[in-house]
Amino acid sequence: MDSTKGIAFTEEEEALVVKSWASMKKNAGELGLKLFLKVFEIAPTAKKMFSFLRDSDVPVEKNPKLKTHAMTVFIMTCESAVQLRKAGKVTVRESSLKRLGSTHLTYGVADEHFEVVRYALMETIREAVPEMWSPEMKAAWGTAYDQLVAAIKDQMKVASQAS
Ligand code: HEM
Repeated sequence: MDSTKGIAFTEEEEALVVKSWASMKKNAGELGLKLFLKVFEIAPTAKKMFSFLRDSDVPVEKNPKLKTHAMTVFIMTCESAVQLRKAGKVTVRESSLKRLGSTHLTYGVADEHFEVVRYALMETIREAVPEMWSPEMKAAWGTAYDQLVAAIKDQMKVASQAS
């Protein structure tokens, strides 16, 4: 299954993602946290999915594991943009993609969650680089995220059929 084949992602689109990421990178931890605080504001029940939030007395905004997940979302979306331009598809290592599929299936991540994170990601970037933000930049990050999520969802389907 591969719903991410043959996407035309231009050099300009890639450049928009890479340029804004270069400017956000130094604050990646803080921005990642902001991203997930937005997610939990919109969808408070999403907190329950994260085992390390459930089993911890540390306040959400101080949880290092949440920071790590949030940064991963950012970094992988940026990498997805680079790959889309080079290969026309998302090429996360097969084994990582498989694991991503089964983890997100196991923890009950649904379409709505991916939507909320998409919205919060756009808001976070818009607030982080207001001087660069444009409809084109939003579309470029949006495509990179959507294609990555499509690849994860394909693997979630594979994992659900295997169990
Ligand atoms: C582009 C989108 C996303 C990426 C790249 C991503 C990436 C990851 C990675 C790398 C892990 C670590 C485990 C593994 O490697 O399988 C993970 C775990 C997890 N992700 Fe995501 N994720 C994404 C979206 C989401 C969304 C939308 C949610 C729900 C709001 C979510 C919830 C979780 C949960 C609950 C875990 C397990 C955490 C635990 O150990 O308790 N993820 N994700």
